[in-house]
Formats: sequence, C-alpha cells, structure tokens
Amino acid sequence: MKFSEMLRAKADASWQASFDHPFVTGIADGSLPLDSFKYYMLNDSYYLSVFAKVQALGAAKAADLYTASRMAAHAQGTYEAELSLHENFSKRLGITPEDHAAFEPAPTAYAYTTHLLAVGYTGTLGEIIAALLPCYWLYAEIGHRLQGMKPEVEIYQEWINAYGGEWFDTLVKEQIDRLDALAELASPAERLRMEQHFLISSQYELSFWGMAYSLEKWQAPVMEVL
Ligand SMILES: Cc1ncc(CO)c(N)n1
Repeated sequence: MKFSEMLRAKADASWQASFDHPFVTGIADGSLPLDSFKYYMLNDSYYLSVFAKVQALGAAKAADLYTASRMAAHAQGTYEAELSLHENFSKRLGITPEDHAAFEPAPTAYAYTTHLLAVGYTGTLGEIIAALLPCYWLYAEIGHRLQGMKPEVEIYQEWINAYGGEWFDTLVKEQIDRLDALAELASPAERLRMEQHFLISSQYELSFWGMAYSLEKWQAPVMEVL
C-alpha cells in the first residue's frame, strides 16, 4: 500500500465527517446560510495567504531545482485561485473593503494556519507536503462528490466546479506522488511526523467547516493582537 493510501485510510473518519458536515451538504443542496459562506470566504482568504507561504517554504527546502520550481508554481497557483475565486466571490457576496479591514481570523483558522507555519519552518519538504496535502486532496474528493449537484445558489455551484475540475485534480495528484516519493526516502521517525501532520491537518479541515457554520468567534476581540 502506498504511504498516501495508508494516510488516507487513517484519516477516513474525519474525512467522512467532513463529507457529512452541514456546511458541505449545505453547499450541495443550496441550504447553507450565506452568512456562513461569507464568514468561510473571509477566513479562507486568510488561510490561503498562509498556505501559499508554506508552499513557498516547501520550495526553499526542496532538494532540487525542479521540485523548488514546482512548489513555487503551486504557491503562485494559490495566489491566482485566491484572486479569481475570492475577489470575485467577495464582490458578489457583498464583502466590503471594510469587512476585510475589520476581519480577524477565527480561532480555528488561526490554529490551522499556525500548525501549517510550524511545519513549514521546522519540517522537511516531506513533512510540509504531508501537512498541506489534506487541503488539496480533501477538497478534490468533496469537489467530485458534489459534481452533478445543482444548488440554486450560483456561487455554491461555482465553488463545486472549482474543486471538482481537472485543473485541481492534476495539482492534487502531483502532490500525492511527491509525498509517496519523499516517504520512500524518509526515516521511520520522519514518516511518523508526516503521518501526524497529515492527520492533524485533516482534523483542522473538519473544524474549519464547523468554524464557518457556527460563525466561531474569539471569547474577546483580539484585533490588536493578530
Ligand atoms: C481550509 C481550506 N482547505 C483547503 C482548501 C483548498 O485549497 C481551501 N481553499 N481552504
């Protein structure tokens, strides 16, 4: 069994909980309140801005120029997705520059990105890809599962199309193959860290839906701190 398949099997319970989460099923059937989707978009913009940095940290840690260039290309791809999906959606959802200015990441978005940054700065490229992979792979699986659903809310349909398409599949497959190649070279201790990072990111993906669905907030405002 490939290393990636072993990780996917171990994460299955949290992935199934993501598939069944009311945020995800609410996108599929159009019942998700727009306020939750708006809150998701704001937090996801923040999330993706850190995600791109961690991809770039992966580029810095690559053993060869080709891999460095691919990780950098993925960081660039995140930037472009961020621009096209989020700027377009922000306008249509009525998210204003003031909303962005007043925005502070919710506790779960902050914790998840802090986890990614910790692995980005302390980990090997294998560890970094293990931490980033649930973000790619889970969304691709959700995109596929939701293909063919026709929510009345146009933005939800576009969200499904973005993650269910071939463009995203190719990126995900590339990183799965890279993870398997790096796992072959890794020591047992590094492979264990890769597994931990993957499972923790999978848990945070699940928490991220709950965060948006419940409009999760800090107990006290932290605007001055973050
Ligand atoms: C939280 C989260 N995970 C994964 C993706 C997919 O890139 C995303 N946009 N946001």
